[in-house]
Amino acid sequence: MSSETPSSVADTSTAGISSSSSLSSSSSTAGKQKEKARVSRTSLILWHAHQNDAAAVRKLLEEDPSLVSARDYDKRTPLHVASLHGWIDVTKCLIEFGADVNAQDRWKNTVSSSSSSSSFPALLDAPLADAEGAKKHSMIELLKSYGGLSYGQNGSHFEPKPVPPPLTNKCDWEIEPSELDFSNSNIIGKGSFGEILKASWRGTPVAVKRILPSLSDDRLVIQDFRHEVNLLVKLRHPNIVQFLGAVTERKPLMLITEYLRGGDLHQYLKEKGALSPSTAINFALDMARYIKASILLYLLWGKEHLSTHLSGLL
Ligand SMILES: Nc1ncnc2c1ncn2[C@@H]1O[C@H](COP(=O)(O)OP(=O)(O)OP(=O)(O)O)[C@@H](O)[C@H]1O
Repeated sequence: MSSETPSSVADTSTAGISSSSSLSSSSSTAGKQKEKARVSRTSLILWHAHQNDAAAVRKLLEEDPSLVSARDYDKRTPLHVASLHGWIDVTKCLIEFGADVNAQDRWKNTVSSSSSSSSFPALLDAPLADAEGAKKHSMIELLKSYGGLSYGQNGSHFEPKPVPPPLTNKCDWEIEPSELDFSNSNIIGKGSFGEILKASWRGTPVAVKRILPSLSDDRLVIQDFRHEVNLLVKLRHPNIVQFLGAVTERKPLMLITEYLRGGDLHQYLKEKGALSPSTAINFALDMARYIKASILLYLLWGKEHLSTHLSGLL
């Protein structure tokens, strides 16, 4: 999540006011406004949880206790967010309001396993876990004291334990095209077979790689697209752009990932010029972690994953 206020949060006050005052609106308009307000409040509590703002989280929960079970597009709850960062006060507040310490996100991570910030908690040395080692440990203890289950129920956060790839069922990641909102979209990049657009999915900004209609029937393009989806569906790592889903059953074919506000490294270098040594080292470390993840993928799932995966970087 970025350190900027999410765009949907900026809508909150407007959505809140209009949904309560527009008595004369048609029921469908009122329904849409209600839905918008709900999405905004979900964003807001996730945002405050991310920002370690326990007071703001408490205020929201006092107004609407059901927000304790709010979910983002990855079905992550405020408690997932708070525990990932090690925010003890926010976590205690959420638990006080009845948060489920064993809630599973879309990737089947419980709150306690996500404290390790990866679905390969013990195999990958997650950067966040590195940076927040002490805090993570306190968080795990806290969640365990409230009945939080360790990864895989019988494993530990610290024991190497291979896990199967997440989201192997197509129904978990096939996206219904009508859920994608292109009303305020803009083109943010171009690839060999399509364009990349910023759009919105379930109230959140996403990047959509859309295969050009002229290439939609090209057998090799389709094969390449499916190959990319099959690979991305198996990846989850803090240093890899997060795959969210794909449209593979209708045309245009689309691949949806999290939207990166900072763009790619090439764009960054073009805008900012030479990097300071410390920034360069941090970027290099992130890439090294990504390569380490790739090697582990190779050990887990075979050669073709390593070659395709690394080709994106080299
Ligand atoms: N998730 C994202 N968030 C923000 N910008 C993105 C994202 N994905 C891609 N872009 C933008 O779109 C540009 C092209 O993206 P990318 O290189 O991934 O396309 P591609 O289709 O994979 O290209 P190719 O198939 O030719 O390798 C990037 O340089 C970046 O500026």
